[in-house]
Amino acid sequence: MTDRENLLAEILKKAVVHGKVVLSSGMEADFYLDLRRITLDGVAAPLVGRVMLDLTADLDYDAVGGLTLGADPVAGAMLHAAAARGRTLDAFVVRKAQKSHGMQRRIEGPDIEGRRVLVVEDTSTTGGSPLTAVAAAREAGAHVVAVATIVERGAAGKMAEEGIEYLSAFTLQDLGLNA
Ligand SMILES: O=P(O)(O)OC[C@H]1O[C@H](OP(=O)(O)OP(=O)(O)O)[C@H](O)[C@@H]1O
Ligand SMILES: O=C(O)c1cc(=O)[nH]c(=O)[nH]1
Repeated sequence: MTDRENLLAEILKKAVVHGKVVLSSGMEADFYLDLRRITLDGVAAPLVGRVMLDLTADLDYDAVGGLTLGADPVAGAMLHAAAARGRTLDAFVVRKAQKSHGMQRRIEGPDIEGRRVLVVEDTSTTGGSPLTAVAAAREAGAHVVAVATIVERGAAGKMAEEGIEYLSAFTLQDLGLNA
């Protein structure tokens, strides 16, 4: 089986939770994708790194990150998968609010000013989270080449509207779930 096939099997086995839930946007849904159970899983996380690198192989970027918390382990997995392939890829974390002490930074990690960066997510419903990260990265002087998410569950239209290239490893159809 390929990494992508193995990752899909892991998501189906470990992350799909049926039942009424309130989402980040306040919308209600009949299922939840708890992708932290994937991105922080010892078997699945290495697959996330490789699958997301493969997904974005045609893009030119040298740093990856997104809005904490969902994006953080995705970026970390990609950094390590890249290192295993002999490629240097930095990661960054966009805070939900600027830190008020210490270095008082909104974006943590190596400086992204003037660099080509990829914004990532674990799953995207409205796209509000990655768009917040895109805005913060641009404000920090980075060039955002695209947004990439593990599972797309509704944000594609918004990304197209914003003129942002948007890639996903899986759609709800791949998971056998209806939108
Ligand atoms: O496309 P959106 O409408 O933005 O929804 C998806 C977001 O929701 C979840 O995070 P959540 O907001 O629950 O925050 P957390 O990462 O801090 O747990 C998920 O990790 C995405 O970041
Ligand atoms: O939209 C969300 O908040 C959301 C949906 C989902 O399936 N998983 C998740 O972590 N967040």
